Amino acid sequence: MEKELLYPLTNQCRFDQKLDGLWDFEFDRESQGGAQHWTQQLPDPIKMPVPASFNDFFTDKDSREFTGDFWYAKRVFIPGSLRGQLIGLRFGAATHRATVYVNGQEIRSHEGGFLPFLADITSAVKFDAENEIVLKMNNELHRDALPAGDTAVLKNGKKMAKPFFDFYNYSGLNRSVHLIATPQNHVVDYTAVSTLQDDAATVHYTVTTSQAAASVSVTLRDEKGQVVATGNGRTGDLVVQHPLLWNVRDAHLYTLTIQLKANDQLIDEYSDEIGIRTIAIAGHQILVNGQPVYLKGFGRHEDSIYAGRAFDLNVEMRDFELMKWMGANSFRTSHYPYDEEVYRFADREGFLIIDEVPAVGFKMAAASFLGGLDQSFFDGDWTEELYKKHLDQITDMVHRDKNHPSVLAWSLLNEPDTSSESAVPYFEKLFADTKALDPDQRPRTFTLNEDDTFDTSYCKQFPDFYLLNRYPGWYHKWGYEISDGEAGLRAELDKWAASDIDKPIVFSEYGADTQPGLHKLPSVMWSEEYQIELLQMFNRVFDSYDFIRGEQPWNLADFQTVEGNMRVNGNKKGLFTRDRQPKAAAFYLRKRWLDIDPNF
Ligand SMILES: CCCN1C[C@@H](O)[C@H](O)[C@@H](C(=O)O)C1
Repeated sequence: MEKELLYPLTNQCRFDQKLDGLWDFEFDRESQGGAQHWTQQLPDPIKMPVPASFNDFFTDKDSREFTGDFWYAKRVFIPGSLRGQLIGLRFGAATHRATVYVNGQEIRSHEGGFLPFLADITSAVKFDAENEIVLKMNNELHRDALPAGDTAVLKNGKKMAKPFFDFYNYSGLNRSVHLIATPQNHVVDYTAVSTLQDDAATVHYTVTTSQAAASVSVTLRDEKGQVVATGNGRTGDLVVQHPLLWNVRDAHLYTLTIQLKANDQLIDEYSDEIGIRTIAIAGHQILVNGQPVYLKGFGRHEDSIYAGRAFDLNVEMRDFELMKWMGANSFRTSHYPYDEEVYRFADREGFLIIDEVPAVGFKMAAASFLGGLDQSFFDGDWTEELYKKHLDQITDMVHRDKNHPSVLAWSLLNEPDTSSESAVPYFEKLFADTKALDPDQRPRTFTLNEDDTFDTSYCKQFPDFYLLNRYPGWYHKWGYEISDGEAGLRAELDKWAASDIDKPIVFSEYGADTQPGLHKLPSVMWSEEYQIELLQMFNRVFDSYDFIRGEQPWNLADFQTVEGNMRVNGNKKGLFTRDRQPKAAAFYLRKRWLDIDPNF
């Protein structure tokens, strides 16, 4: 059960109850919780909302910045009607690591704060009674973990997060917790991969069940509930005549229903929405259903006022409204996999997602930007342990998200240091070990940072298409010097153009910090006018090279970062403010995007 990541649902065979709301919460400032048996009950808890990051609720800095162990607890009644089923607790995200206890019994631990995990609690449950659910969590950053960073110990003995990345180390139960129950013999996983024929489509499916017994049948229904194909067996092909394809910003979904039966008795049933579409890279084109697509969208963050990194349906609703208003058709889940609801939004709205693991900060320059070492990250003695966690989180990301039609590609790293040959063995193994994970064989990529150019990167051979993060006009050649920034950018792209590389390039980051309401004529940096000028410069460049097949400025909205002399209460490169109101650049870019044919 513990490697199962299917989206929870309730039906005649399955049970799902969200455990969101107020939990007991307590910092373990002396790391004594284990010795003092907090696993049974927290000594002096406060109430803490779930899902939420704990940080921004507090009014004292020691609590907001707390780094170390902290505990959650909740008493949950489990009805006797579930007796005989497998009982699980599914945590959408526990950032960054957690150990789960039920009625004082240790169940399991999990490392990785941006993907779900399931704890099989069947053996510890008391039915028709209250059960004590306790989590011991920790939010420290380490170089051999994702996202990468350090944990400093100040002279006063307090720990402090030192991220090698530019987003705040929001921590806690950031996504929903579910109490679930499934039959002993149940659907563990499924895959659905489409191919297209003239006026038909074939959905090749596989079904994995927890036990070999029982027969499997599969039914595919269209949006009107009409059965369009059926199949029998744990694998097979569903042929759909005149399919309504899933297209960018013109999404059509089908409902796949899997039934498990023994002696004609229904044992388990699982349903999910799938889209019939194909993804391919052909030369410098990104193809969806064989048609070229130009990506217009954003780098984003799961970030909002009050709840920090927690998934908030209200914020997500507003973000999709803003992206549709802008004429966008895509986004990258920078710099970590987002809540499953986000992918379901994108499936319904026809948005393409570049799905990214939190392999961010694999670059000592980023650390030195924040006070680290000056060496190649991949020369570090931490890379062996790091690799295990890295591959584990890519595996879970693909396992969780593989059936979403919206997922276009997998971004395996954000801005790793590839300007040293020592990166090559790590990349060779990573791209080889991840090749077979996705039954749909989507493209794999990573973002190339300013220091990893056409001339300097040792790892250009690995990605199926390129994501470039480039900041002329902001981190260098800024202000009145931006013309030199444009010249430098064009010089690099001329090298890509003159090379024998024929793969798409998507600009996955570019932008300027902008203080909303700051106006200056002529412009200065931080003014709304300058943000537009910078975007105009990049757009002139994008329109000069036909192998540039996407533009995703940084960022959709302002977001929280660590304190620093380059951050004004967070990162201000948003086209929208943190409370999701437009800066002038949003109106400029909206006009550009609404005038562009999305298939040009
Ligand atoms: C040059 C570093 C790339 N990029 C990473 C992203 O996480 C940061 O927020 C962004 C920035 O500094 O605005 C830069």
